[in-house]
Amino acid sequence: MRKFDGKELVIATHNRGKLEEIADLLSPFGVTLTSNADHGLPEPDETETTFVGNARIKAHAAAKATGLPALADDSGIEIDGLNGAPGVYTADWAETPDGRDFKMAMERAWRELEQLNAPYPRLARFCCTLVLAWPDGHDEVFPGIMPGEIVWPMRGDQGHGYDPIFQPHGYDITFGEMDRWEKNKISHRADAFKKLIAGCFG
Ligand SMILES: O=c1nc[nH]c2c1ncn2[C@H]1C[C@H](O)[C@@H](COP(=O)(O)OP(=O)(O)OP(=O)(O)O)O1
Ligand SMILES: [Mg+2]
Repeated sequence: MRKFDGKELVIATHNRGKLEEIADLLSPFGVTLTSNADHGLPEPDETETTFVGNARIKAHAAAKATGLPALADDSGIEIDGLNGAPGVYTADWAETPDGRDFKMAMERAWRELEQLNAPYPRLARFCCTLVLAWPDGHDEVFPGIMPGEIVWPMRGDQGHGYDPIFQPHGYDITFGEMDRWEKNKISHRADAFKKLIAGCFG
């Protein structure tokens, strides 16, 4: 396992919600974080069919373009009653000609569960795969998950993305109702970061 021993780490994301969570999760390590936007990098096409494949595309593109180590997060929600959809297409479900509409995406998820008369609890899991890549092409991969269920109606205005319909296992509030510190203790992203930190920041 290769350690991160630089001063600056590029967070290869265009998602502000993720970026804020990642900044909190890495705050104890005194690393200077920059993002794709700071380096003027475009959003690469996510053409793979797995979280790890897409995380690799994003991390290696940023590491190569900047000459710095880069960390990418590819994530999504797998809903059992929808055979694991939207999965790697979680962001795509929110795409509109005018940008992303997560309310529309959450309504679609619930509507499809209703149409299939899916049994309760409507189990799902958030998945996050982190890839830390270096400019020489080396990388390290760290997966994380948080199981829970899809609930309706949407609850909470914190967090981002699908947080208002995801109630993590063992809780009676959604990620959308949770404060950022609590979410960052238990989320799929937190799970992956624990492994990244143990492996590369230890
Ligand atoms: O904690 C989360 N809470 C709510 N929703 C979440 C979360 N984590 C991922 N998600 C959903 C929304 C996101 O749009 C999609 C990931 O898609 P994904 O391609 O990995 O991210 P993205 O396109 O938003 O940003 P980028 O690729 O630039 O990192 O899954
Ligand atoms: Mg993306």
